[in-house]
Amino acid sequence: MASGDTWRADYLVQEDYWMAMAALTAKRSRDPKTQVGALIVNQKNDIVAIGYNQMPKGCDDYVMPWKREGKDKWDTKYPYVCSAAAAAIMNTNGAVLKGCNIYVTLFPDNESAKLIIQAGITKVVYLSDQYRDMEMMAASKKFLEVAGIEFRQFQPREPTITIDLAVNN
Ligand SMILES: O=c1[nH]c(=O)n([C@H]2C[C@H](O)[C@@H](COP(=O)(O)O)O2)cc1CO
Repeated sequence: MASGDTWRADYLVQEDYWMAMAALTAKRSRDPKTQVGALIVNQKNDIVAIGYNQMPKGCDDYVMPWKREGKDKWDTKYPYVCSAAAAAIMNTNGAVLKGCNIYVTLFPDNESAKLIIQAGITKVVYLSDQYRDMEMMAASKKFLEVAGIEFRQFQPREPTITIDLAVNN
């Protein structure tokens, strides 16, 4: 076979593509510290939802606090921000999430894990686990285990492809 007739080997494999899409989506976030992206695929490998950490729709991001610390917790971003997983789960255009997989650039916290479980998502693939030492992450892992949800850290295909998955964390 002439070399031009064969398919190229260095194409972006499916899982690398999904995580790269999640990482790209993270770049939409206005969070000054940590941008997170999430992408949900169904059992047919169709992308059904994407999301990034953002203030709830219709709330003016510019007037909401994006601070990590303030005079009290209500003066920070934490009570208001929607996690990337939450944004994706609420952004399905009616797709059914039961049996879907979610690709997230940061391991989901306990609040995100609740939604993942309730949505019927069955697998979580995450890129970074940078907050692994926080109690809420232990709670989240426990939750996912009890609910029988598979979770694992993303491994890009080696060695042919390197994708710039750097997120601004
Ligand atoms: O699972 C998550 N998903 C998610 O979208 N986030 C968002 C909420 C905040 O906007 C940001 C975390 O901010 P910080 O790194 O400054 O604590 O990431 C945070 C977590 C916690 O892991």
